[in-house]
Amino acid sequence: MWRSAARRSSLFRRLLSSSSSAAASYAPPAVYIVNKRGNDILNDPWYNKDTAFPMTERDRLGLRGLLPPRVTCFEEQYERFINSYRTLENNMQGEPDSTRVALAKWKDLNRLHSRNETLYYRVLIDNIEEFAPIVYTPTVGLVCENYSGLFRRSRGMYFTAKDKGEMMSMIYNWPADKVDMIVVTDGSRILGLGDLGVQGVGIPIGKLDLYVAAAGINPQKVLPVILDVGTNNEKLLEDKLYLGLRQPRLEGEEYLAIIDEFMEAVRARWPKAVVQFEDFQMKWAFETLERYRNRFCMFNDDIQGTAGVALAGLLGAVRAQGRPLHDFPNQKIVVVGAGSAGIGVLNKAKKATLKMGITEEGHNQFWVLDKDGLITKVREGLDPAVASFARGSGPNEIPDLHEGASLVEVVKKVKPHVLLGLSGVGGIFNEEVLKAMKESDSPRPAVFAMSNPTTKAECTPDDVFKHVGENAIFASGSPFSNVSLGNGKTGYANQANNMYLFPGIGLGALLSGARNISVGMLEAGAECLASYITDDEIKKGILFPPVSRHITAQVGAAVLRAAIAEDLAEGCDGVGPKELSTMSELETVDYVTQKMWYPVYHPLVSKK
Ligand SMILES: NC(=O)C1=CN([C@@H]2O[C@H](COP(=O)(O)OP(=O)(O)OC[C@H]3O[C@@H](n4cnc5c(N)ncnc54)[C@H](O)[C@@H]3O)[C@@H](O)[C@H]2O)C=CC1
Ligand SMILES: CC(=O)C(=O)O
Ligand SMILES: [Mg+2]
Repeated sequence: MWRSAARRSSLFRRLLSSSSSAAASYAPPAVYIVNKRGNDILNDPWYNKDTAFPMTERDRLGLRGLLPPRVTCFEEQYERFINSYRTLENNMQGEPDSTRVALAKWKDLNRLHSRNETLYYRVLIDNIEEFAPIVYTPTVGLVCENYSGLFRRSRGMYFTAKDKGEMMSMIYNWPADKVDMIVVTDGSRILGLGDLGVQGVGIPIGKLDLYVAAAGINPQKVLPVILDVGTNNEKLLEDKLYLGLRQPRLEGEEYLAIIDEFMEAVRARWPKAVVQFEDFQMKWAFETLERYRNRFCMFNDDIQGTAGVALAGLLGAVRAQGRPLHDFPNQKIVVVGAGSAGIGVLNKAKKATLKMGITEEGHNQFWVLDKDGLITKVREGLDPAVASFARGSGPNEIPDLHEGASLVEVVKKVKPHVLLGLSGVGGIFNEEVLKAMKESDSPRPAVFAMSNPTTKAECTPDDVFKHVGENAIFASGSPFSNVSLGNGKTGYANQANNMYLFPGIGLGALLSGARNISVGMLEAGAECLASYITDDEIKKGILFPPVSRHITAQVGAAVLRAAIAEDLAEGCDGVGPKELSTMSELETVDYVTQKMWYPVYHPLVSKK
């Protein structure tokens, strides 16, 4: 119960500052009861311990003779994996095709995932900075692009347009009794790679790997889902290896009927599961969010998670200039990309401005471009979500900034403090654009190249520090290395990715047992992230922390507390809203940390 955890809060504080915090705080069940024996256990990645089964267990579980005789410990297995991984790396040194290297690494990790989940997740948790770029962006993009060829073993669930009317029973085919976290996509906008149909399933798998590693969600209780409603990607439809439905995407009511049925099936079997919508094309991203946000415990990561991370970065850019946060409404921000992510960010940033006392009519700090250039009020057929950011005419406007003005024109004339890309167009912040950013009105011009994967990043940190100057601030959606500026100085390549928020949003929502995920809960998470970095770090140009269980616990606790404050919490695992509401801030962080799953081998007892 949480009370004992709360009493140990000073211990937790100490543990939280060490890297093995979650290991020490997670209270594991004494044994796992298995309904299997022999090879069935070795073939089940959840129970498999490979050569670490002790002799007593080998006897009990019918494993004697099925494994090499020497029993090895977990640490030895861990070392064996890391050594073989390093050998793979060494063998591939000098390989000119970086795609081959990335896929070889992913395959190595994926094989471990399929064989022994305990070892896999420990390796992932301990080396999250090194392995996140493989299980997540950028390599996950490559995996999705090549998924049909790479397919070996199914992971997650596939609901298709052909399953209409069947989903309510299909959902019971999933073997786990309880599911806490679901990440679902329809594959229609996978990173910046477009419509990848059923191959998009790699994204829910990658996101849920981060849920396990960074939020301590039990991997037995996660479910990656792809809703295959067809694809409009001609290349895939013609690819004989393609594993999805060979039909154009469903549209309109037919499409929504599939999503509705899936959501109702989830509710029927796991009413308390949190559902994260991921990589839906813009029209369905906004529509499904509005359709379900008040009825289910769900959120859209691209719209809402990204917005919180970007706002934290934008506020960091204000602090980096030595200016107070209430100066934010005076920051000129050029956003390139008016899709689900770009509009999500703009809405959030505008809301922050309004909170600082600026009126709806008075906000004047955003210039938004899409594929047709600067968006102004003369543009016809504007999506209402975009319309409120369209530039008009009048005394507040910069003369000559016409409808459809090019990016370089806009940057030259606006001299923005921040240039933020969510366009999915690699290299669009070219030399000319970045040189124009050098004339920014900010002493610390900020460039956020947030599109994924790496090939779609709007620019690189090398280009930014070269063309904008050493004072620039840089962040990207996919990871880049820091840049050496000479004289011992470093240009920091921050990663501005929703991965800092979504694990904490999901965890906080889950542990609060929230009926739905409110704006207040999302704001609490984002504010927590924004205040996480110290002034000293910000001055150096560091905007975000490394992804870790520590930051997730803080964000999760903030989200949980907001759910309590808004009376949305119904509690979880026997800890009710009343009990949750009596926890102090620190106790909530302790509680969240204590609830995180951590990979260790448990004794197995066979019921068979
Ligand atoms: N760093 C992060 O955490 C996140 C990054 N993203 C990335 O953001 C990108 C966009 O995602 P969504 O908004 O969902 O896509 P989307 O397809 O909804 O929107 C793309 C937008 O970019 C615009 N665009 C296309 N070409 C352009 C050009 N040449 N110049 C200016 N604008 C152009 C389009 O008109 C559209 O408004 C993707 O690459 C995705 O990976 C998305 C979510 C989170
Ligand atoms: C990071 C992410 O969610 C995206 O690029 O879509
Ligand atoms: Mg996404």
